Amino acid sequence: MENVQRAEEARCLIVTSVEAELEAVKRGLGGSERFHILVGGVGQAAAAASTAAALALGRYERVITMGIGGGFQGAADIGTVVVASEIVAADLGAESADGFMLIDELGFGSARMTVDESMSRRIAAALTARGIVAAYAPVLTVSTVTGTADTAAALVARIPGAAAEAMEGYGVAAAAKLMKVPVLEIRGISNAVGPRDRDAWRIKDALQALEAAGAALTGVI
Ligand SMILES: O=C(O)c1cccc(C(=O)CC[C@H]2O[C@@H](n3cnc4c(=O)[nH]cnc43)[C@H](O)[C@@H]2O)c1
Repeated sequence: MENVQRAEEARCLIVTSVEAELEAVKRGLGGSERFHILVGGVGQAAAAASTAAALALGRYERVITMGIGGGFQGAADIGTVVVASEIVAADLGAESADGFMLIDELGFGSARMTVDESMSRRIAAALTARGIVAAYAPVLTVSTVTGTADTAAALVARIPGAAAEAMEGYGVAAAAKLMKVPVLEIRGISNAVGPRDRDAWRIKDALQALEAAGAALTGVI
């Protein structure tokens, strides 16, 4: 009952994939009741289902998918933040002898989801004002964590300007679109996108960046 009341009062729904991300964002929000945070699970399907259920049960002005993510070389370093300028389902499509085709080319809708641009820009600016390096650039949604330099290069060639990849954004955005609620995506960077090296992931740094993003949100939402 307490949770339902809080959801009704909150203006903004935040969806993370795991508990550690939720805790980091919560620390940053500092107890603000304008936000309702839930753990939606890893991957697009879990994130979409959780988001759709929450949006069906409560009234929200916007939804933000937040968590750690991989940063593309030269675009987003570990410990920095990427605020999505668009959310792109980068591996949703078909392979062909001539290369990869996004679903746009297949005629099944679009792999690109529009974000709440003015709010996203304001959040990136608020982070910069707090001394946090924050890029405003496309964030890719993938079903498989990139593990080779070749795949990283292919993704950047497919979506020029991409700064980060993660696994939930497009799912959350699909649910938000269905419910006609604006969406945003914010990622604290934990690792470089490229050859798999799990020992090199700096989750603590990424969670700190996420906490800073949570704090920045309270100033603009
Ligand atoms: O082990 C931990 O302590 C821990 C704490 C927080 C989060 C995690 C996760 O593994 C979260 C999984 C989540 O991470 C996103 N992610 C991070 N890096 C990448 C990447 O390079 N490519 C794709 N996804 C990435 C993703 O959204 C997962 O849901 C562990």
